[in-house]
Amino acid sequence: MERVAVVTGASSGIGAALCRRLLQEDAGIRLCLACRNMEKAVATRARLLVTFPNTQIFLIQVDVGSMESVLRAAKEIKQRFQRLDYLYLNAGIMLNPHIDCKAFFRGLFSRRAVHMLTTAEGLVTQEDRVTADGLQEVFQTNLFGHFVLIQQLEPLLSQLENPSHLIWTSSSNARRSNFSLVDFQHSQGKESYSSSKYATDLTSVVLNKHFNKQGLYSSVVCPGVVMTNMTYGILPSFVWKLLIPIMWLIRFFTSTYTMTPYNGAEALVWLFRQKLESLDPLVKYHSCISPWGKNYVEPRKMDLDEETAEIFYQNLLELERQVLMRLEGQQNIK
Ligand SMILES: NC(=O)C1=CN([C@@H]2O[C@H](COP(=O)(O)OP(=O)(O)OC[C@H]3O[C@@H](n4cnc5c(N)ncnc54)[C@H](OP(=O)(O)O)[C@@H]3O)[C@@H](O)[C@H]2O)C=CC1
Ligand SMILES: CC(C)=CCC[C@@H](C)[C@H]1CC[C@H]2C3=C(CC[C@]12C)[C@@]1(C)CCC(=O)[C@@H](C)[C@@H]1CC3
Repeated sequence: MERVAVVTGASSGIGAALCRRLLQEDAGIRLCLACRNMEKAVATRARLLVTFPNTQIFLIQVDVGSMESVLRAAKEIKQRFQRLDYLYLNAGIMLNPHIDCKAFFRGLFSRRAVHMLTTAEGLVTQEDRVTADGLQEVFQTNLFGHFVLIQQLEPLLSQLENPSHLIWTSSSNARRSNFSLVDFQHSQGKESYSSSKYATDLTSVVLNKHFNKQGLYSSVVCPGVVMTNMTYGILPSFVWKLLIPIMWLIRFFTSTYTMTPYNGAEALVWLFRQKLESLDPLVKYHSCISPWGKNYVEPRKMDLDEETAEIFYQNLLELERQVLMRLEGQQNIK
């Protein structure tokens, strides 16, 4: 029976490149693009079908920033597929990012210049807002919507005879100092993106602890710095184009300026090829590139502890319970 892979945020950037690369790896795979915008999803599928005319590409509409949409999509996936081998949790946002220019120039002439250019630590602040579900949008989109999707898909995912792999697109911008158990939605701070990605890393670790014995494995990836709609929201595309020669130079000092979505997807594709038992739940797999353009993957230990991960997991379960109850209440009134 053919393997099934679902990719969220598949309509652009790293997600779209990943889909193309998955079909190159295994043209027999049943690929499902889980996208918010169906017009973009149809266009992405059409582009893929030009290169892979005989493949099965399914579309599912999902807005991971909406509980109702996640529940509907999970139901549809369960109806359509009998197995789910790979679930790529890739959709993500950064809302109205601002670069701290002072910190940038100060950092550029310090010993931490390379670290700053690869992690953006202390460099980018963002805004956030509250969704119709009453949650912080960045937290809900980047983590919680995906968490609920996994919970809802558990019967498909936890099959001992047919193990599944969750693969999260995290970031090197994930920082312990930007995350707090007390305010895990990051409603008070200005680095909600970093907080949501740290929360992603914690979630992956704890899911491994609870579900490996049921045949469910989870890994996190950092695609590096990639030119996509997300980075075009930080600096306009013409500025990025002007920066290309500088970024080529930066590649001599750090391996994480992957720049293209194809290169950024390297670790996501590499995980597709790995034996589940060989993976380390405490590392993040980084897409890397040599100065000469050769792609490779580097595992790096994450800065987290399993106790915090467990407490956070209990908080997520409680939040899920509350949000589902509220939703049920609203539907009864209607
Ligand atoms: N670019 C980079 O340098 C890095 C990116 N990442 C991560 O990579 C992932 C992909 O981002 P990237 O390709 O760069 O950026 P893009 O903006 O190109 O892709 C993001 C994708 O997520 C989708 N998405 C956003 N919000 C939702 C939602 N509420 N429901 C469903 N889908 C949604 C978008 O859909 P739509 O088209 O409808 O907006 C889009 O397809 C993100 O998780 C990001 O955090 C991590 C490290 C570095
Ligand atoms: C490249 C040069 C010389 C200038 C660009 C400065 C910044 C715009 C740039 C430096 C580090 C970058 C970075 C990201 C965005 C753009 C920068 C801040 C990310 C935050 C993008 C999203 C991620 O998930 C991170 C892994 C990136 C970390 C580095």
